[in-house]
Formats: sequence, C-alpha cells, structure tokens
Amino acid sequence: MNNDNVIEVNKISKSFDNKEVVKNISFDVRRGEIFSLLGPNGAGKTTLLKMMTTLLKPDQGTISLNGFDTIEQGQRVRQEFSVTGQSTTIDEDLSARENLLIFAKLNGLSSKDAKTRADELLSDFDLINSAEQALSTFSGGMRRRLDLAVSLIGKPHILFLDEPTTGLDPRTRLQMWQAIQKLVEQGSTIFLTTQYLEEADRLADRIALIDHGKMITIGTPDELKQQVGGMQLRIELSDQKDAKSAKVIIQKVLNQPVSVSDKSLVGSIGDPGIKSVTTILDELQNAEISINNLNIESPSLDDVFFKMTVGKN
Ligand SMILES: Nc1ncnc2c1ncn2[C@@H]1O[C@H](COP(=O)(O)OP(=O)(O)OP(=O)(O)O)[C@@H](O)[C@H]1O
Repeated sequence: MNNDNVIEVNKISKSFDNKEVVKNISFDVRRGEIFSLLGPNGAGKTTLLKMMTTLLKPDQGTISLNGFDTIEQGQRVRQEFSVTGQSTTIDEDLSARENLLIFAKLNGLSSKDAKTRADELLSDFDLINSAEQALSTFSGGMRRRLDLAVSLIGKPHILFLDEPTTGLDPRTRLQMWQAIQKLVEQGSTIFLTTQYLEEADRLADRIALIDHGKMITIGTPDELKQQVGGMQLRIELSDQKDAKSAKVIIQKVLNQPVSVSDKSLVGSIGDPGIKSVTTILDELQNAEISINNLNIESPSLDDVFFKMTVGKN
C-alpha cells in the first residue's frame, strides 16, 4: 500500500441477478482527504459504499482500508472506520449524554474514559447545552450532529458519511459542514456521498463521478469543471424576435453551437477566449440588436453532472 492512501479500491465489480451494477471501479483516497462519490440515482453508489464498509462482498477486485483487506480481514478492518446514519440504534427516550455513554461503553471504554469522551464530543458538536435533553426533543440538525458524534467515539481513522445533510435546512447544513471540516483538521479521512453538488464542491478535495456502475471521471472540483469546458457566455436580449440573428452572430464568433431559450443565448467561450465577448457586443450593436444582460459564468459542478452522466434510462 502507498502510505498516503488510506483507502484503495482496486478493480471492483458487482452484479445482482446477472446485471453488473459496479463495473471495474478503481480509486484511492489519500490520508486527510475529503473524497466525495457522486452519481445519479441507480449509479451504484450505495452498492460501492456497502462493499467498502464490509456489508457486501465484491464479485471481483479488492478494497483495503488503512492497509487491511475488507474481505480477508473483515473484523480488523471494521476497527478502522465508522459510518454515519446509524441513528436507528440511538435511544429516543435517553438524553444525548446517556446515548454517548452507552455507545462509549459498547466501544470498550471504561466509565471514566466514557465520561470524558462524551464531554469532548458534546462540546465539539455544540451539544453541551442540550446534553441532558431526551432525544425525542431534538431537531433534525441536532440529531445529525449527535449521530456524527456517536460514530466518532472509537476515534476511527476513516469516516464514511452517507448523505450527512439530506433534509437539513441551510443553516444546519452549514453547521454540519463546519463539523466535517473540523474532523479533517483533527486527522480524519472522509468518504462522503451526497446528493448536493454544492456540498461536494464546498467540501471535497477530490470527487469521483460514477454512472451506470462505471467511473466517469475523478479529480478536484476545479479539474472536473475544466473538463466540461471553460467559461460560458450568457446574453439576454431585450427582444426575443432578435434571437435568431443574434444566434447566427454569436455562433460565428465563438465558432461553437449556441443554445437559445426565450431571450437568453448561451455559448461556451472556448479558444477565442474573453476577447470574443467584445467582438460579439460590437457585432450585435452593428446589427442593432440590444441586450438586457450579459454574464460570463464559470461552469458549475451541476454542469459537470449533467454533461457527463446519463442516469437511469
Ligand atoms: N440487492 C439488490 N438486488 C438487486 N439489484 C440491486 C440491489 N441493490 C442495488 N441494486 C441495483 O443496483 C443498481 C445500483 O444501485 P445503488 O443503490 O447502488 O445505486 P445508487 O447510486 O446508490 O442510487 P441512489 O442514488 O438512487 O441511492 C440499481 O440498478 C439497483 O436497482
């Protein structure tokens, strides 16, 4: 194993009923990284995650976590990671502190160590003021934070966060993001699945995009955005009737197809670069076409997602 790699996924495949849903997937996750797995519904994310967390056996390939093989050393490997989303095991009638103490003892901590760890986690996750409240009175965000705290009792090296902020409001999501970033500062490596591209963009050092069980691309958020093309020009015309002639002008200058919807025209500024924008404005003016608005937009992860994946057929 390369010492910088905490997770090594090597040529993994899995079929259900003769249908291959994970196809020869390989990637590494480096120490201290937030690595995000993205893909449309049915892409194979959950199946991959289950294989990485020893819940499912791959048909082919190997996965190692911190140097331990998930198949050969299943029991040992489970000491290396924790998975969030275990709230079903949390007791609603008990307080946050009591829940943490129970899980700490289940993790083999002495009463004294369990108490210290519970205090540490309650304070790290900003739950100290609600520590004695029964869980049934907790909001969704408090619950998620407690869930994350519970999964950290054993100080795992690797943390699998499966859609950690689904259903949370924007403020609570931000709190979770801060908690996740803090974990990385403290030395954890994080494997994150999310349905929010903004979340991956904001948190992930690298992203793997999969579709129909196959690896589509892997890289930093910026690298992925560059792959779908550089910046885009968006022009909104004052009058929709000019759309056809404006399209001809813009396509000629950009030397690329331009898409039109209502009064807006969008084209990617490829090789001609930003200079082309002045040429376009001059030519539109010569043709007496007036515009309401002009934007130069960098591609977003949404663009990457839509251009590179197909999703369910
Ligand atoms: N136990 C199973 N038996 C049969 N088919 C399965 C099983 N588990 C998953 N599949 C199929 O494997 C494919 C991948 O499913 P998976 O749940 O891994 O996708 P996903 O990317 O997690 O999707 P979502 O975003 O919708 O959760 C799907 O076509 C799904 O129907």
